[in-house]
Amino acid sequence: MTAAQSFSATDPRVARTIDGRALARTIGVETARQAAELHARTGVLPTLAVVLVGEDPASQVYVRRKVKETKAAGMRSIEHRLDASIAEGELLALIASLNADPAVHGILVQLPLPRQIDATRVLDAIDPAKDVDGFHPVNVGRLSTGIGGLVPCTPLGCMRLLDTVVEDYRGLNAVVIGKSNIVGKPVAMLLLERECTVTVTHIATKGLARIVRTADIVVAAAGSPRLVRGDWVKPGAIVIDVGITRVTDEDGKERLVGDCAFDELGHAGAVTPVPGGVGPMTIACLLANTVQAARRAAALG
Ligand SMILES: Nc1nc2c(c(=O)[nH]1)N[C@@H](CN(C=O)c1ccc(C(=O)N[C@@H](CCC(=O)O)C(=O)O)cc1)CN2
Repeated sequence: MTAAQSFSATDPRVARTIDGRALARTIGVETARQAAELHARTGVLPTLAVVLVGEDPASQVYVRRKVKETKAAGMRSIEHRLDASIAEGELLALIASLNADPAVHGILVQLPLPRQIDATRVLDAIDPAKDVDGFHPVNVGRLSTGIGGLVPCTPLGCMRLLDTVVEDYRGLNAVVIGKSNIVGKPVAMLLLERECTVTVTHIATKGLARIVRTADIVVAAAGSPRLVRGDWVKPGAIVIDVGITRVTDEDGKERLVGDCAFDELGHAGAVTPVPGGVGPMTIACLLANTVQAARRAAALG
């Protein structure tokens, strides 16, 4: 899609589904190739340390997948599972030891953290060069000034998905729903870097439907199931659905629902499904970031 393309209210196109699982597999193959190449050339084996505090069921699933996919890419995985009651100081001491270990290239602290721990203090303690989540203020600053650094995985995944359908971002109207530090703000920065005209909306935004209707690109990251309805989306617009909410049907069955009413978006240009859209890209981009961090470490000797 280009800025010059026009959209008609009677556009008969059926929305194209952007397959996040397939793209994540492709990125995984490329990451594994880069990891093997780095190892063969320098002896550096990209290594990711994952820290899980407590027993949140969803976090356990995500961490298991991170460990499995790290190993599947031929990289080294280190796992630290800590009790939910751990003191913040103990977690900070673990981070300090991982920061000091030259064999560790990426550090990821799975979120959310238990209440007694100040997540900001913990994320700020990670060496920015090993911050494969891209949450450290140094990496946030680099992203907002466009000077590189490690970019948060879900926003990076959104951009990789968009890249499969958007040719020229310049001048496109992008509306980001949600202003979180993890998705909304960084994805807005990445879209701005591509010279989109970006609007970030949030809980206090007035006239959300009207604003979304102006969008060529919609990134929905509000965590509100089926918030974005079909008549909010202009024909031909590209919709990236970041929301993943687990709901229970009337028949007692659990399923995942996105922030967009997927079944009402037949007139969109392309849509990411939930599940199988942005979610799988998060882990693929995490491994890609780990190889990037390992390459930089190897280059620095
Ligand atoms: N330190 C971090 N913590 C968290 C992050 C993060 O990026 N860094 N993101 C989320 C959880 N997350 C990865 O950690 C994650 C979420 C969802 C998926 C995913 O593949 N979802 C599937 C559905 C999976 C299911 O059945 O539940 C999909 O959408 O297809 C991967 C990773 C919060 N914490």
